[in-house]
Amino acid sequence: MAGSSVSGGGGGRPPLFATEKPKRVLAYRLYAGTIFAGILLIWFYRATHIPARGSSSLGWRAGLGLLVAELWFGLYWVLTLSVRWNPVRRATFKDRLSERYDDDQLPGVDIFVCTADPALEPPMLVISTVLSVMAYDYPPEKLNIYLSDDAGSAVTFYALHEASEFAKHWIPFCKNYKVEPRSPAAYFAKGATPHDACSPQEFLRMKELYKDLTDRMNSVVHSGKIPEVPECNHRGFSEWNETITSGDHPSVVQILIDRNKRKAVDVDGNALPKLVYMAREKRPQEQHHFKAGSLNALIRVSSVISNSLVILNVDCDMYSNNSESIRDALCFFLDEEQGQDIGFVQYPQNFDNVVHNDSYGNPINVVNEVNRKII
Ligand SMILES: O=c1ccn([C@@H]2O[C@H](COP(=O)(O)OP(=O)(O)O[C@H]3O[C@H](CO)[C@@H](O)[C@H](O)[C@H]3O)[C@@H](O)[C@H]2O)c(=O)[nH]1
Ligand SMILES: [Mn+2]
Repeated sequence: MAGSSVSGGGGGRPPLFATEKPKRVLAYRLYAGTIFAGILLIWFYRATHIPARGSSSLGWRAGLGLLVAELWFGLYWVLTLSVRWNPVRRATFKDRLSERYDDDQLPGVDIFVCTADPALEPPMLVISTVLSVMAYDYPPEKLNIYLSDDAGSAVTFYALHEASEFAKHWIPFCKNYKVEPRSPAAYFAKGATPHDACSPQEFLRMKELYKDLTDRMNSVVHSGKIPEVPECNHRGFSEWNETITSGDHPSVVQILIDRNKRKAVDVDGNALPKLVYMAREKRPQEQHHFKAGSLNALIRVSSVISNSLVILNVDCDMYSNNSESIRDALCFFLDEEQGQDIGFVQYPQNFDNVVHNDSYGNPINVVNEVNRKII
């Protein structure tokens, strides 16, 4: 373990996580200090080079705009300097968690995925995120996945229904071959090759199933019509009629995978996580409070259906890129000494839906590789 560590634990047991000082604090301080010095120099330059009164009004306005931007950036840097100055790292001990808790002793986890607009957030992307969280390395009997669809879209419901079937193949594939990331869209987009012990035939079979699903979804998204095939006889589809719009619809709650039903197993015969579709009621005259409103409704609905101790929330465009995230979070929540003081664990976001050549620097590599590593 690097540097000095302030740890959790308790009752003579080793802690489930440690808070460590990273080794290269001086390098980080130098990095933070040079940027701060640069900011001071810019402010000094601005203070000593105020455009003369007589200069063009465009020059004045541009100068003022730059000054405001630089002041804001500088202020932001100063506010966040505190964490850069005294950086810490958190390390979890998932092996100790597994030693201390059998699968049936682990707490239930309710996972909330939010979506709001099938045009901006394509259903294929939404279900890839749902599949990534269904495939967490966690006992499926303890997992309950809720998709909140603020648009109340039949196409999104159809997509989730398709995902509930695809999951029967995808989850065992991920678990048997330790696939990462577990979002099929991200996995196949990265030009994945067969994993250890996964025969090329098995890999190609999965890829083919995924392609079939994508083709089916594309044609439904394109036509906007749900196919009239026996698979779509789920009673949930009867909730929709011509009067329903994204901004004006009644509430819909449908349990698509229910552990109490015998068919809720994957192709290997293992249990599947519970899967729930939810669209809260929306009316044009009533404020819906965006994502916060949907989380509120999710808490109410999940408290009746599964009421788990732990809640995990992801946006529909933020798939899970680490199948052990739940176990990581539990190391904080279940630590005997410090767990009681921890109510919230946040993971950093990584972006990979970037434009060609990443002109906008969206993957925020510096933040992830330098700043966040040490927070
Ligand atoms: O009426 C709404 C509007 C949005 N959302 C969902 O809220 C999430 C975030 O919305 P988005 O438009 O994608 O915002 P971003 O700027 O991409 O998200 C960042 O900023 C949001 C708040 O500003 C945070 O809630 C997000 O977690 C964070 O990733 C998405 O899953 C949406 O589907 C709803 O559920 N209902
Ligand atoms: Mn988003």
